[in-house]
Amino acid sequence: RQPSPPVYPGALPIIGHAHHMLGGLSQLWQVESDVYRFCMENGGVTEFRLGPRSIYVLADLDDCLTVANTCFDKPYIYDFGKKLYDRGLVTAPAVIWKSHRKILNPAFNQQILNTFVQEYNVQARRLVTELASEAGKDQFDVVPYLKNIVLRSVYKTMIGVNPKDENQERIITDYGRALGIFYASMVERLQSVWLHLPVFYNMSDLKKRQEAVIKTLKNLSQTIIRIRKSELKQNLYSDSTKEATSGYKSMLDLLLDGGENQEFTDEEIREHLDTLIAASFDTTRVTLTFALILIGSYPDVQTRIWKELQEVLGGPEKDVTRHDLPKLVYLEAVIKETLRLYTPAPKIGRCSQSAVQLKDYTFPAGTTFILSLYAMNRNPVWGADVNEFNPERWLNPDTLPDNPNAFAAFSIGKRNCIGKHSAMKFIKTTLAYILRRYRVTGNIKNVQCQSDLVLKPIIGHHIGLQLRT
Ligand code: HEM
Repeated sequence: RQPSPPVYPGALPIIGHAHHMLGGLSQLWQVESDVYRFCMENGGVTEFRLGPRSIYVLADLDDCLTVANTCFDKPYIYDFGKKLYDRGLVTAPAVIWKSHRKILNPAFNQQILNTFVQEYNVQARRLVTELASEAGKDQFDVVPYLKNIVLRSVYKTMIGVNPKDENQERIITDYGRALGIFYASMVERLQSVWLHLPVFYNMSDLKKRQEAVIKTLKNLSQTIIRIRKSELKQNLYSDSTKEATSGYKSMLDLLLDGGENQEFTDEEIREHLDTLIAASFDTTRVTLTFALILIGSYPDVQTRIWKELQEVLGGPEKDVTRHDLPKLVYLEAVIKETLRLYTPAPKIGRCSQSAVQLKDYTFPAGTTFILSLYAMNRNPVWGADVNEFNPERWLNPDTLPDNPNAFAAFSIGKRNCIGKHSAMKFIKTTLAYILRRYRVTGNIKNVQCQSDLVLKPIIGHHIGLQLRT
């Protein structure tokens, strides 16, 4: 008999732990974080049961890396997004993912990402202007402001803009609204364990609602791809487009660039672009939210960032260039420490195609694993201050764990986040604008978390802004 990992307490006959999935999203996070704690305290592997299915939660750093680099398929839960994202990188089966990732990797090289920095400046400038109405007043919810800037930046750099279309802003807003509805419907299915089974899902009202919103999202992207393609055919990729995009080519244009020899079908391009927007939108936004609350809670950290911004950039109006970004070393440390403690995507799923040998257990083909990135980021290898916000640790290699996979916010192994460098550039640029213009206040001790597809503060956790003179 093979030894089996400990089962998380509270499993009931037939339904297993499914009853833990019910309730509000903050309750869901409490259970999720408790499973991670139990897992860390009990050898790093734990069984969690959803009805008849067993899911193995992993927190051990070596076991996580083994699974990350041997199991490239995603478990059934990712299929909930398949009707929209299908062969997009997040949901694609391993065999498709391998070839598509190879084609897409070059589109995320530093040279191309650097061309997006000007657009990040444009959006960040707009954000600090919008925030002016909140300065000097009571604390307020910054999330709606961040939602807009993240959506606009991601949409423009991924899909681009059509300078002839006066409805651009409306299209972006419509897309954001539909995406919000789609996210909520995915969470609804995740929590309603009986709807995991296609037989119940196919009869449900949720299916009808999801199909309607998927149609809206697909239509928006398909229309733009069609227009763009015909423009490119007629050589209409004009100076006015370049002007409107500050000279960069959107990811859509890069993917269409091959003309007749284009490597993906139009539908594959749509799936990739919709995936890129979904993968970046919420993760980037919550990172900015947590970073601002944390910076507002630690005045010494804020002073040090401000000094660095003065030294590297100077006054609040100066553009942040691609040459400035690597010099913002302390700001980068603050962002990484934010990602470590408040890991936006606290878990990822994998499924084994053949037997997997971990340190203490062997699992057969077809096993579902959940890798707790949250637990990895809080592993004891980070030191006695593992649960404290200490950006300084990133400034000295001696104060970082020897294991390079201990920092798992962007996932680990070959199927990690393709957008991590663009995310860092965007977040750095945006914070550089906000923190040069305003002094931020916040209180991380008041923040309670909730978990849907990402970890986020429960609505109502606010920051305050004072204009710097
Ligand atoms: C702070 C921001 C971000 C965080 C914390 C983050 C985190 C992650 C994580 C944990 C994964 C693994 C997901 C899984 O396997 O289920 C992932 C994958 C991915 N991310 Fe990000 N991400 C961020 C920003 C972005 C951005 C800006 C983009 C696009 C421009 C992006 C695109 C993707 C894609 C396409 C994948 C799938 C990669 C693959 O399977 O090959 N992400 N990200």
